[in-house]
Amino acid sequence: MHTLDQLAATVASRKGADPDSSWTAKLLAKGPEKCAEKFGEEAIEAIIAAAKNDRENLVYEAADVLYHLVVMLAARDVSLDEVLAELARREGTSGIAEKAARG
Ligand SMILES: N=c1c2ncn([C@@H]3O[C@H](COP(=O)(O)OP(=O)(O)OP(=O)(O)O)[C@@H](O)[C@H]3O)c2ncn1[C@@H]1O[C@H](COP(=O)(O)O)[C@@H](O)[C@H]1O
Repeated sequence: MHTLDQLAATVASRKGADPDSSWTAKLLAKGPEKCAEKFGEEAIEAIIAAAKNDRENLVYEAADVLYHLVVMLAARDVSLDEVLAELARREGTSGIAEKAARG
């Protein structure tokens, strides 16, 4: 199983789990808004690492971003598969062509 799929399955399994034994359960229990806020914080940390060209930290923060993205999606009952299907739909369409089609 792909690491991201495995992570999404683990995160889904944490819904309703004991917040004292699972960080994910603790985060989900705080609600979708808090999960979204946390994702934003982690994204900013990744942005700073990228802007500073801090390669090691960028890898670390990018992993945090992916984890918190999966948690934010789970908090709103959006599956990773739905997001991957949207990406697959876009495959082969250049962003330039897509933007031009939007007029
Ligand atoms: N990938 C992660 C993952 N990435 C980050 N984190 C946690 O997210 C938290 C980040 O929150 P904070 O930014 O507040 O913590 P911090 O970075 O120490 O704080 P600052 O100094 O940045 O303010 C940390 O406690 C990290 O341990 C994660 N917690 C869990 N996972 C995955 O989720 C699975 C299930 O985890 P549990 O739900 O805890 O069992 C794990 O097996 C992992 O695969």
